[in-house]
Amino acid sequence: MKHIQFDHQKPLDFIAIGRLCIDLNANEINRPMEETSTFTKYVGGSPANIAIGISRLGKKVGFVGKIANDQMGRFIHRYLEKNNIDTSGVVTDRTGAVTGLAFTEIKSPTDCSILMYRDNVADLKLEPNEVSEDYIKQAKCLLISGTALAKSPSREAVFLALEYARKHNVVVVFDLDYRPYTWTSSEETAIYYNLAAEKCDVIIGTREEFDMMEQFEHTKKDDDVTAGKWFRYHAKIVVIKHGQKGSIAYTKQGTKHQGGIFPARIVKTFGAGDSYAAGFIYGLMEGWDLDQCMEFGSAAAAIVISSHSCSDAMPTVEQVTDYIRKHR
Ligand SMILES: Nc1ncnc2c1ncn2[C@@H]1O[C@H](COP(=O)(O)OP(=O)(O)O)[C@@H](O)[C@H]1O
Ligand SMILES: O=C(O)C[C@@H](O)[C@H](O)C(=O)COP(=O)(O)O
Repeated sequence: MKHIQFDHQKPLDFIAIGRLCIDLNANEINRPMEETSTFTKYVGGSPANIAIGISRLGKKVGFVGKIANDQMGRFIHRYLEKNNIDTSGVVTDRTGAVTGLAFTEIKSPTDCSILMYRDNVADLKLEPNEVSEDYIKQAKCLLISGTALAKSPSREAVFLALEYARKHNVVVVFDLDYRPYTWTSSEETAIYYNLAAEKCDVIIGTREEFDMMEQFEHTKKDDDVTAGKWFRYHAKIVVIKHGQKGSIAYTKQGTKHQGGIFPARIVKTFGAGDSYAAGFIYGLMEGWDLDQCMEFGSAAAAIVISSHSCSDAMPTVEQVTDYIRKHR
């Protein structure tokens, strides 16, 4: 049964909108950051990671975002191009804004945290007039990620992209990607997240992220209840992620799918969600059933958490297929 329909006439498979940042991942792992002196630089930012993941899987991908007018911005731009991502929707800031940095601390394979530097970041300066309707309408699928809603003008730019996508039959996927440090209050966060989610076809988030969105509701924090709510709006698929307990996907038609996990030699836990999203969305675009999409996403996640980076470790179709064959 097809749960979601992509318009296969469109020339671009996938566009992500939102942040293009830098990850600085600790080289000396299994210790606190105070004792780490060297880091490796990678392109980062959840939507960037997902776009890179989907491009590695062979899809035609573009990006809409804003980079700083400096060495970091140029590094990101080159990396996207090297990964066959169309950068015609990527604009350069002219106000002196900087690139967001995420320093990652890897205390143990399961105890990881991220220290973000996000003052005056270029990604949140994307203006509505820098989002092209002609560009958005060329894509089969648009990914928005919650962090881009944290501040104006990026917030309005994303809502406009959403409007264009809806107008031109572009499937919209919302990866909740809730990063509290970017927001001023959790109430403000919930209000904008709910407004955006009402317009999306596919919603992917962790249980904790959905809990944040449901803070004004007096319903039980329960996966069935959460999914049911979004099917009363525009959603056709809702995916709720539960870390190492796997994930659960619901469809508007009433089916419910339990996703497991693959064994991993975990280096760090971050990157799981982004690689899972890349694999899952790829599967949807291939027209697979949801169990297969979830299996593919989980295997991609196991590969990425077994590696040092997020973006650079995004696997190819062959790598994921091999992983599934070896570990099923
Ligand atoms: N410890 C783990 N071992 C294997 N797979 C994992 C592990 N943690 C997460 N995953 C995979 O990654 C997916 C997303 O992880 P999760 O932690 O829920 O998302 P996020 O990184 O966004 O918080 C899970 O559904 C699972 O398939
Ligand atoms: O999203 C960011 O700004 C940082 C990411 O690049 C980072 O590596 C990460 O946290 C990945 O997030 P996850 O996939 O949700 O674990």
